[in-house]
Amino acid sequence: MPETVLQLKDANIYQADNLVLNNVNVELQKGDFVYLIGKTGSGKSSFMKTLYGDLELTEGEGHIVDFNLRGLKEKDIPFLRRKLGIVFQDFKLLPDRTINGNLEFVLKATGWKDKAEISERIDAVLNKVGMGTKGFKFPHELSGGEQQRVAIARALLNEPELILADEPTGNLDPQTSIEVMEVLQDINKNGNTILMATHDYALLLKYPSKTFKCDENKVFEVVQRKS
Ligand SMILES: Nc1ncnc2c1ncn2[C@@H]1O[C@H](COP(=O)(O)OP(=O)(O)OP(=O)(O)O)[C@@H](O)[C@H]1O
Repeated sequence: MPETVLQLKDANIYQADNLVLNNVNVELQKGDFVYLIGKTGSGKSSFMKTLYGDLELTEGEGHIVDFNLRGLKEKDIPFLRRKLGIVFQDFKLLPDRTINGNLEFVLKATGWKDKAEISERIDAVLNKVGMGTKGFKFPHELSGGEQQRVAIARALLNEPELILADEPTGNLDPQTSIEVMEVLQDINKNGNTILMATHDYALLLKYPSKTFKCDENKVFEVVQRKS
């Protein structure tokens, strides 16, 4: 039976007093790979921020994993984020520690204590993104594509029910974007659910999947024509 991991119903998304997206109806099922596209300023980031509790949902309904976005309390946000894996355009790795150190930091912050289990989990996620031999490096010693793979590994640490990727290839050249996209496709094939905001239409053509578009304050599904 399909399992709903995200459902927005008649949701209105605001930035300050500005209505950015009006009457949003979107649903994602476990195992989906869904794109969110739209021009700069069309509201993709606002949409994503609402999903991880950075923007409050004040109108309409919103359920993500097993959290109700309406009335989400400040104290619930860390628990929501533990069920999500979030990947940003600018990687957001801590510059002062190695890749292993970055991943260990997240695990310890989310309650992991056993050294052997921590080390095993770090190896497992780095291997999933093809970075198994790079754990001793510092972020600045890696290319942009490698840093983004590490960021994806970090998102996988706590076996998230949904991965939110906001322009994950936005800082990468076309070839590296494809390499990172291959990693996202692989982890989706292994059962991870992914929502990816992007304005890279070349990726959509190469890896077609269900697509929602933000335009003129609306979000609607677009159907790609087969050429
Ligand atoms: N903190 C803020 N306060 C007020 N308005 C904001 C804020 N952040 C974004 N906006 C406005 O909300 C609208 C949507 O912005 P948003 O960042 O969601 O778009 P986007 O589609 O993600 O664009 P980009 O691709 O450039 O990141 C824009 O008009 C933007 O100016």
